[in-house]
Amino acid sequence: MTLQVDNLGLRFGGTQALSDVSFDVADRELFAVIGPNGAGKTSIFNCLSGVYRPDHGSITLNGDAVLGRRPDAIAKLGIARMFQNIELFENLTVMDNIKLGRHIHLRYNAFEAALHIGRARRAELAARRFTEDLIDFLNLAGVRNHPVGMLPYGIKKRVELGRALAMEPKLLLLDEPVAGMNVEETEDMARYILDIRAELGISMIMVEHDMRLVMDLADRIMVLDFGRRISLGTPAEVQRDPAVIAAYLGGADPETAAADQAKLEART
Ligand SMILES: Nc1ncnc2c1ncn2[C@@H]1O[C@H](COP(=O)(O)OP(=O)(O)OP(=O)(O)O)[C@@H](O)[C@H]1O
Repeated sequence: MTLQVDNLGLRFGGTQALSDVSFDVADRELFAVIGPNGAGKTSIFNCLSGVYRPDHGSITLNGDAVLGRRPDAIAKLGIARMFQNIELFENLTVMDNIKLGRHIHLRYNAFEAALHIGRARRAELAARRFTEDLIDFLNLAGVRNHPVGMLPYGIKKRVELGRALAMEPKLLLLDEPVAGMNVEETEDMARYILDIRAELGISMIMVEHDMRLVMDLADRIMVLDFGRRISLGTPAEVQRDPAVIAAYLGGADPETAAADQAKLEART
């Protein structure tokens, strides 16, 4: 899997949400995107998943154009997104919620199902087996038949993760995966993220405000500020980049940030 993003530009009225942002994600890489509020992180995810159409630039997954496709076609191409807010069906069981993510791989419709009962049945059985494997992988066996609405937050997020994985993505987008979680739930989620990479071999892009998690898990980090890429490198490289320090110290005021950056550069 290779994701290549070149010169993305996106404008909303007077706001330049993204200015010529370029980056690539390698096979099995855990790539993080960070930046102050309003930096453009969500806009990147919305461009990758087909929710926003950038004004210019290109996105390719394994050489196939992502831009210009509808969100469902992008999911089929292999990009799945785990949303920040829980978007599960509260009355359905854990199993059924995860199976719903699988539907893009069931290549038959009701008419075909009537004509080719064998094929539809095989697809249904494969989906069930696949879902069972995912349930084991995420340690959800004990609650597989529970309605999702009754489960604690940390487990709901894990079901949400299961639903995204059920799409068998090549690239998984994690939108603030530990937002609102306590320490224990955060550690659990961190372990699953590492297992997804190690055991399933899936590449990931993570947007996250929890800096400790980002620094601990990410292979590389891209830092955005006011829609511009201000840094990209390993956690160690990004942490000591004066432009990053300035962006975080300077808050929302670009002039203060520039002055801070100049001071930091003068010192180093
Ligand atoms: N649909 C929209 N309409 C108008 N402006 C938008 C829209 N989406 C994003 N923006 C603007 O684009 C800029 C980047 O927003 P974005 O949500 O991508 O930032 P972010 O880094 O995800 O922020 P946060 O950390 O607060 O979630 C912001 O100034 C935001 O107000």
